[in-house]
Amino acid sequence: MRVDVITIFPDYFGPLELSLIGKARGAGLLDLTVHDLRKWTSDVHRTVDDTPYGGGPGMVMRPEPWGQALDAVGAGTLVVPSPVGKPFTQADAHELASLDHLIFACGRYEGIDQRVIDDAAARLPVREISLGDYVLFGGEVAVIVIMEAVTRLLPGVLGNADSLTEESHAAGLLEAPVYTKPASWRERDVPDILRSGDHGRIARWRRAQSLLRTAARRPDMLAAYPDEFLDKTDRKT
Ligand SMILES: COc1cccc(COC(=O)c2cn[nH]c2)c1
Repeated sequence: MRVDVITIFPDYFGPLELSLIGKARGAGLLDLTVHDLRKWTSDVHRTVDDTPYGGGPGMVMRPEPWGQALDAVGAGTLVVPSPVGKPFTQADAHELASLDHLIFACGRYEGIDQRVIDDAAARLPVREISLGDYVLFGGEVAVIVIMEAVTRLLPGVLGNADSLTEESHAAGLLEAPVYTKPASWRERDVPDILRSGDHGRIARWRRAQSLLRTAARRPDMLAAYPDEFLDKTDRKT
């Protein structure tokens, strides 16, 4: 997978070397290039923003540098983290992981001139993605989050592929609690069932824990849970 990131803070992406993403790059699974948006400015001050038409607080990112930057990185799916985007889900992560070329645009200030998005959408798939109902200073940290969610899904990146199927949001339920040694810690014991070796019962216990946890913390997920996995009596409306 080829990934281009366009930002006015390229140094934000140094840490990507350290994490799994560094390994993915080393394994040739990911070809990441970070571009400084100011490379496409032409004034002595390398200006990337200006005051908003229609008034209002803050500044807006100018279209010219973005237009040239997006022309330069070629054809790919443009991903713009934004407070006005579509909520990001694990399904979206899987979709992005299946693509050949991702282009991440890191917005700052009050946003990017809308014409940049509209112009790009005339020749590229564009996805405005929200990570949640809050506002960040800019898209850089959101890109790091999306990159991690996507990269770990690339074949060969995660050692244990099974963890992809077991994890939360994969099966539509939250994951059951996990335990490791020691069996007793600060007077708290690991549930006996997990040490029974009875893998059928363990699987049922984990399923029950997942359903209880999801019902308690994420009833929205349970409401979306396919009927086929619950018999009619289970669904208390
Ligand atoms: C595109 O223009 C802007 C402007 C300002 C900040 C950002 C970064 O995204 C977020 O703040 C965000 C993403 N999900 N939830 C919040 C983008």
